[in-house]
Amino acid sequence: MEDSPQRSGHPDERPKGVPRASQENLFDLSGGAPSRRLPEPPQAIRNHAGRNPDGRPTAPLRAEAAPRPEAAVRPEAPRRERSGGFVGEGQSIAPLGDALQAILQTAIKPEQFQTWFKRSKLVRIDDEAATIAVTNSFAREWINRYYLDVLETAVEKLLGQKRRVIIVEQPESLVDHPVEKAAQPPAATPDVPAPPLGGRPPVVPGHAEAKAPSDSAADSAADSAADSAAGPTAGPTAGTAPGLPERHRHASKSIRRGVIGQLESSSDFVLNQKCTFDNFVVGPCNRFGHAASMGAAEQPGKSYNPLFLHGSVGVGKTHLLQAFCFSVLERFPDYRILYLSCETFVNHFISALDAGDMQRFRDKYRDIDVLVIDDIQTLANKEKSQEEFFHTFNSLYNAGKQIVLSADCPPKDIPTLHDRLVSRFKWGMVTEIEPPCYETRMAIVKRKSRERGDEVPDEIARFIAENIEENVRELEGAVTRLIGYSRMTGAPLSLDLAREALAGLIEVRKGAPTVEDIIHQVTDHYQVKLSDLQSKRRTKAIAFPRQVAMYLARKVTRHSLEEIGGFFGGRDHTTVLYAVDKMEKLIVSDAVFSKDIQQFMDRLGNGGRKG
Ligand SMILES: Nc1ncnc2c1ncn2[C@@H]1O[C@H](COP(=O)(O)OP(=O)(O)OP(=O)(O)O)[C@@H](O)[C@H]1O
Repeated sequence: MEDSPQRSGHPDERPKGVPRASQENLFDLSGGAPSRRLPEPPQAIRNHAGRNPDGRPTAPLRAEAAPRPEAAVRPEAPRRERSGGFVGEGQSIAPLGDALQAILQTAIKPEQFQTWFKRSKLVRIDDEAATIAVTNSFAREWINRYYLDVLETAVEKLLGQKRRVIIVEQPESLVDHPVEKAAQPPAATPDVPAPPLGGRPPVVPGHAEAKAPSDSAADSAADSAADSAAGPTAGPTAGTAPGLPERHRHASKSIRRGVIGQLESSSDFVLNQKCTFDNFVVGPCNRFGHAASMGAAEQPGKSYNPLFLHGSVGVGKTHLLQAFCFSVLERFPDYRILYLSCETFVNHFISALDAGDMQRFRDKYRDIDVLVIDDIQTLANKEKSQEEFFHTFNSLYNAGKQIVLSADCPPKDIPTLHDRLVSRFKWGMVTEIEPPCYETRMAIVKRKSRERGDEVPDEIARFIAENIEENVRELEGAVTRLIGYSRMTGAPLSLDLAREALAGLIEVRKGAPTVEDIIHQVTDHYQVKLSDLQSKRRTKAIAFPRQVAMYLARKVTRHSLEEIGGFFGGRDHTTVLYAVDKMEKLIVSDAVFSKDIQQFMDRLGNGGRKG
């Protein structure tokens, strides 16, 4: 059989549903709860998150490795407090976290502490190092660069001995203790760069019980056994509120939002409360996907069934899947939603085959109201899994249950996908989420910066939107980085600051002229203002430079006709086409104009702003 469980390396690269490091190993610097005790991992097993403690990606984990979150600990190490079950029962690292936090507060400015350390956590101390988890890669890089000394000094003060300090990245959801904080309202304005750069929405780390099934077929079998022994309301686990049934622990984020329902406990995602329909910026690129997802949530199993969303990386598919789940749970709190990555489905299937327990597998997948599967293209080349999914699909569909799928391509392009599945996927609604157009990107940048408490001015939004074109995750990352940079340096948000802060991110486009560069050249040459070019005025003195700018934008940037029209007062694509056509004719007939254009091109080719 060619199907095999898949493994991941770097957490940002891992397929959806493959859990990051277990939350149970994280302790709040401000005093989190201790984790439960875990078995000592084998020496060779690396961090569950797919990273070594220094942040380097690990080698892929093997299914039989039964991975546990922490790196190996020397048996002879003294019983100093550590996280992840390496401390004695009942011991907690939290007081050390408190103390370290207090020391740091005296060592740096309050705003620095607020920005970089308030949401970090001391997760481990051993003989060699103190490990601190931060919520995103930018914070990790920044702290490594500028605060390592401060931290080492603080740790030395704390322990009376020197220790190396290791900064690891754990997404915000993992750094939280969701149930402990369930009663707290979400912060109005996140004060730190919030989501991980290039990160995915929080994924449950196997959640309450470190739900390894999503991570490994081997653990899946163990989980199944645990499930059957404990039932759906298994007892509490450390790191979660005592007595809270697993289903509820799993749904803690939903509870926080006041949603009554929850995902099935065997789902491998936690709904990220930021991924709602309200928070989704709608534009021409995603309008259908958004509307269809809302429609499916209003009448599950009726309007758009199955709903198949496809699109490239980071365009918002998962966001819509999660928004769909939220919306269904709000309307139908009793609905049972199973939300998984396709990889988890495959892993569960393999493990059920191994265990000879297909009946249990089928019950699990068919006794639900809604099935949501991310990255269904993972079924490619997996004949047996496809067959099983075909039966699962039929069973749910015939029972009028809603099925929502996402993929990186349309059904017909999924390699080796059986025709019968392709045709079924097309029964309902297949819709593409396209990369965001310029206006949508602008709106996303504005929205994301507002969400982070610092709405960026238009010129910066324009700069970001012009330079990051395909991927909303990268747009988000840019906003996070810029705001973090501005808070850190205390410099106000400006275009120059944006160029500086985002230099690494948009390096590839360095030198490529932007519409901004073109506008600069054209307004300078023809002595007109940007507001003129964007105005409705049609006098020759304004219309001609506008047409030149449109022509240049068409020739030297990758913007679509619609986007170019948008830059110049919201004109439609036919106006741009007309301008391009007219300029091309003029270049042929008018040698002086042709020379002008050549000069523009040269200057733009030299970086646009020069000359
Ligand atoms: N239209 C949008 N409005 C607001 N946020 C968006 C939008 N599209 C995407 N995002 C945000 O961008 C990030 C990436 O989106 P998401 O994870 O949904 O992409 P994806 O298409 O599932 O990507 P991948 O295929 O890599 O998993 C998320 O934080 C999401 O909230």
